[in-house]
Amino acid sequence: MNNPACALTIAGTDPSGGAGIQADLKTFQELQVYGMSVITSVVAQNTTGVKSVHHLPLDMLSQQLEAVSSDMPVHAFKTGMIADIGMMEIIRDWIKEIHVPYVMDPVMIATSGDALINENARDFLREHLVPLAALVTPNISEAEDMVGERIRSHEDMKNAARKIVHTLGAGAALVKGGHMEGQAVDYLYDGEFMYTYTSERIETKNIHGTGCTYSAAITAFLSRGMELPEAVEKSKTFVTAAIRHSFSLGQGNGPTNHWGIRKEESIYDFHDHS
Ligand SMILES: Nc1ncnc2c1ncn2[C@@H]1O[C@H](COP(=O)(O)OP(=O)(O)O)[C@@H](O)[C@H]1O
Ligand SMILES: Cc1ncc(COP(=O)(O)O)c(N)n1
Repeated sequence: MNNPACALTIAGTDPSGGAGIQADLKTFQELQVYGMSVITSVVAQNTTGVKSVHHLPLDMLSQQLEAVSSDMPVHAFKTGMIADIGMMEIIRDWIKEIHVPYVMDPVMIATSGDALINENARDFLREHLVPLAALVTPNISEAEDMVGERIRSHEDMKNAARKIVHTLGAGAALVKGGHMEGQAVDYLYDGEFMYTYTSERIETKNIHGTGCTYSAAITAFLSRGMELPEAVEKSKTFVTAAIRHSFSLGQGNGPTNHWGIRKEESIYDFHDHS
């Protein structure tokens, strides 16, 4: 068998298995790329919310990054929860040495409403990490935070995507409409074209980990060499199925189903791209 595409996630943990590193690795596995992970923070959380957070010492973060990249190929990587400026500086310096697609999920607040990033780290993220990203994937409130404007309409979403690219310097922006009314519409802007991805809205409270799963799927497809618009299209199909077949596990917002897509075979033509 040929060596697989290799994808890395740099993120926080979720011991209940729905979000964070755990969601990312499940997604990589489901999409048949070799998954690797560097942990930023250990988070005691479940479907009802975050109980406590332990940030790993900075030299432990550096050593994990070094252990992976001194030994393994990385064909694409994503970042999720990066809680503070110290961690961001280390990750920024590491990114500057590695020239493969970088997908940033600018994780700020969990579905439960708990903050996952220090207030003062948001500016650093915007100024120093966004310009290094091939793609940034904010939800509505994260996009509002990034561009400093309220988002009330689809036109506002598209304008925010343009601003994240032209003003903040990202390669592309995917503004996600999961928290808007009506159909679940996401806009991808790559500096030239505006792409629209639409799915029906699924009536469920089980949306723990949707953003993590979506950005991990995009990273997986990019690691296989797929172009960005197609990687997002396939990932949208993947995350929609994961929400449609999500589990009512736990007492809060249940997790998405990482193999839900197997019930809706269409996505598996991705095998042709490897
Ligand atoms: N109830 C839903 N039905 C269908 N798609 C949804 C639903 N909620 C979110 N999505 C989709 O899931 C993905 C994650 O979006 P969103 O929920 O906005 O991000 P986050 O998880 O970061 O808050 C997007 O493609 C969004 O359109
Ligand atoms: C460690 C970690 N990272 C990210 C999220 C966001 O999850 P969601 O995708 O539900 O917004 C989370 N709850 N925990």
